[in-house]
Order: sequence, then structure tokens, then C-alpha cells
Amino acid sequence: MLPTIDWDDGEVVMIDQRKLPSKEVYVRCRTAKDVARAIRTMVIRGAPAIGVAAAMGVALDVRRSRATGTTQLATEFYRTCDLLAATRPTAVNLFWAIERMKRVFAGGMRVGRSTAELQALIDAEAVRLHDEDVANCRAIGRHGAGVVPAEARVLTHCNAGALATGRYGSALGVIRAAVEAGKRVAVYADETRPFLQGARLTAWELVRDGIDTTVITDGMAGSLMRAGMVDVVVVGADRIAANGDVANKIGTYTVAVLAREHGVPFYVAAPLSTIDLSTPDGSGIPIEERDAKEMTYMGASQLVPEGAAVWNPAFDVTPASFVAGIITERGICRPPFAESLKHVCDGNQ
Ligand SMILES: CSC[C@H]1O[C@H](OP(=O)(O)O)[C@H](O)[C@@H]1O
Repeated sequence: MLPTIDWDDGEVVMIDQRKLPSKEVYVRCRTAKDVARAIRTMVIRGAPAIGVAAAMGVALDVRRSRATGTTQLATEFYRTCDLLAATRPTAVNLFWAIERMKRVFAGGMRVGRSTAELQALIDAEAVRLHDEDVANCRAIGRHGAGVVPAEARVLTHCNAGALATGRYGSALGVIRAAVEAGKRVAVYADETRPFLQGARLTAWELVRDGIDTTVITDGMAGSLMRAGMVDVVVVGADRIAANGDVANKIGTYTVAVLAREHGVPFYVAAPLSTIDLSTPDGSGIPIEERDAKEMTYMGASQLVPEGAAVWNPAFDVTPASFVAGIITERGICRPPFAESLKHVCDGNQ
């Protein structure tokens, strides 16, 4: 399976997700600044993937540092962390990954590690975080496959696949695991305006896997469910509040409301690094607003006339009451989420 992001010859290499599905081109990052630009411009996107990218960006700069002592290295290290933390506000995985790198660095400083030892510590932690994310996705898949009926039509929104994670995917990890378990799965992928992660990325991943995939416009999900054509919905997440409210790609809330209206179970698949117990409920989740040009233009084609206002929030919040279960690497959390999320996170944050 194609790596979303990897090390190559001391640089961080990532597939340019803006160019898929028509072109498979790679972006090479030599500095954390390059990685920050890649996250901000969505060369790489997806909550777990940007957490992995940030950790690798920190390691890049620490590796390249010419600091003559640990104090200077520390100054550079925290400046790099701040640079990466400023890229996108909603996916808590970004901040979780940076805080994890800070804990490792501070631990090394506390015991008097040398500059070279600190560099090795940070390097190793970035690799560990990446490998863990892939293992977590496979565990999410194993736990989640059980919510997929033996013959199922699964609707998903945006891209919560290998391209949004270290590899394998969260929501798409559930779909992959169900197929690997021998279930007959057909996927309906919301195209997911305006960035089209569903049409461009989810469909690209699943077609490569040979999984039956139909792309629909976001506006078609309701008619599909009303026609009884959807057995289960599985989506990813960018931040899950302590009460189980879920921030995910804009349009997810609409899908959740439609699913409730039509009696379709609505599941969220996400690693524990997406759960933010410090945010009590969805009202506290910062929602990124992106450049209007993502809506007003499709490539060079203008879609919206000058003079029309545009509102472009990249995420919305689905209340916990719409969610049948949150599939994590440690199992499926069921309502009441305030208890089940705390329990599943205990000892893990
Ligand atoms: C596996 S989390 C993927 C999550 O991230 C996406 O947002 P973006 O493409 O803007 O980074 C979307 O919300 C997906 O569900």
C-alpha cells in the first residue's frame, strides 16, 4: 500500500493529495517549515496524518540543527513546535503529536541528555508515533469490522483512509477489515465539497483496493438512505470532545441527521489521539475556516461570481446523541460517551 508519508534520504516525503487522483506526485520536505506549508496547503491532510507529519517535521529540524548546546537546541525545538502547531486548528491529533514530542524532549533535558542524544530521542519518537498510528488503524479496523453486516452498503464522508492516517485508515480501515473478513461491502463515497476528499481520495484508495465504490454528490445521501440503500455510515473524526460530540469534515452533521431520520447506524472511527478530554463538548472545538477560493474556483474555472459572499468552514460538529459508537483501537465506545471515552483513554493520555 502506498505510504502517505515517509522518510527518504533524510527528508520527509509525502504524496501530494491535492493532485490525486490524476497525478501521483510527491513533495519532499527538508525543513519543518516545508512540512508546515504542506499541512496548511493540504498536500497532506487528515487528522492522524497531520499529527504524524508534525512529529516528523519536528524531527527534521532537530536533526538539521547546528545548535552547539542543548539550551540553543531547546530554543529551536520549541520554536519549531509552535510553527507546526499554528498550521490548522481543528484536528487535535496535531497538538497531541506535538505535545508528545515535547514530553520526550523535556524528559531528555531533565536527565541531562546531550544534543546528539536528544536528536536521537526525537528521531525515534517520530518513528514510533508513525508506526503506532498504523497499528492503531489496523486495530480500529478489527474492532470496527463487526459493525458492518455480512453484506453491506456503507456510506462514508470525506476521506478517513490511508491518506488521512499513517496508513490503512480509520473509517476506511473499518471497511478494509470488513472486506478482509470476507464481508461483501459496497461503498458510497460522498464527494465532499469543496476539497472533494471523497471523490478524489476515498474513491482512489478503494478502487486501488478493488472495493466496490460509488461516488455520490453530498446532496444525494438523503435520497440514497430514503431508498433503503445504506446499511451503515462510518466516518472519521478530527476531534472528539469529552461528551462524545464529534468534529469532522463539513457535511458530516448532515449525514448524521439523515442517518437518524432513516434508522441507519452512524459510527465514528478514530484513534485515541483524536479524543480531547480537555474539551467538554463540541461547542469548545475550534472550527477552521478556509480560503473562499476553495469554493469559488475549481482549478481555473470560476464557480461563484464576484460579489457573492462565501462561507467555508472546513468542519462541523455532530452531537454525541447522533452517534451509535466510536470505534477506537481499544474497542468500541458506546453511549454514555462521557464515561466510555474516559475509560478507554485512562492511562493512554
Ligand atoms: C482520519 S481523520 C480524517 C478527517 O480529516 C479530514 O479533514 P481534512 O481533509 O480537512 O484534513 C476529514 O475531516 C476526515 O474525516
